[in-house]
Amino acid sequence: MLTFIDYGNSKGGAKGRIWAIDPIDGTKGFLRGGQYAVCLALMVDGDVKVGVLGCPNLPIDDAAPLSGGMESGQTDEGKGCLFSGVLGQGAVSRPLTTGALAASQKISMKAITDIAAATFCESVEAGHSSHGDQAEIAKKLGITNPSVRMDSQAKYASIARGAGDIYLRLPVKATYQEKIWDHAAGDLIVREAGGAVTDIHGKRLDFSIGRTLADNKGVVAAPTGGHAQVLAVVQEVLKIK
Ligand SMILES: Nc1ncnc2c1ncn2[C@@H]1O[C@H](COP(=O)(O)O)[C@@H](O)[C@H]1OP(=O)(O)O
Ligand SMILES: [Mg+2]
Repeated sequence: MLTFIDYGNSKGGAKGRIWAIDPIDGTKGFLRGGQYAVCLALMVDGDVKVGVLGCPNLPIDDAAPLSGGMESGQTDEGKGCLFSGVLGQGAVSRPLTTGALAASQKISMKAITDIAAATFCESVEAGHSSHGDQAEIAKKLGITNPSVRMDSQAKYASIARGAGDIYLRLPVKATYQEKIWDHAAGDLIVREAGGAVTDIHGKRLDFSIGRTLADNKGVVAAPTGGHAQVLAVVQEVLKIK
């Protein structure tokens, strides 16, 4: 398996079929027994067509509320969920049950009726996403729910199934370029579940450039109806407009 992974030396780009894989996204979450994800995406000519996220420590139940300690939620049925999205065909979740593979069910983001009632997901690591900016954005939007911190693309999966509402990744270092394997599957699954995903400048994530999202900074993922409002406050707080 490790040898096979080492064959992964594609430079990415805008031509051909490219598989982006992150065998363990959220290594720190994996080590602390928290959230992590096994991520796979198929890109064709720079566009993500299929995305899969295996999240072994998320609750089986799509309706389970986001909370700290979710990872210890072993039930008789099992624990964890497999998420997938196919471009133009929607997104589904499939419980990782202890028995036979369960059927998949369609997932969708919660429509935002009152942004003040929304819940943010953010990184555990302050070095990956600015907690201070995030708190200021929440305040300006009137959000009082504490943000839920978790590692990995489990954040994309959680908002896609309506367990949380908004995922912000706010740049800490000006020089850091996000990696395609850290976002390709989550970006597609959220969009197929009724969300909008852009960077902090309002640009769609561009997976066609190479191994990194060299033309993007940060991530703003929210239900389509609330994205513009969230983005406006992100830009106000980050002073980029
Ligand atoms: N400075 C940084 N800003 C944003 N993301 C980062 C930074 N350094 C590492 N990462 C990546 O963040 C991802 C995990 O993010 P999260 O906080 O959402 O769990 C990892 O894939 C990690 O990449 P790497 O594995 O190469 O260190
Ligand atoms: Mg990763």
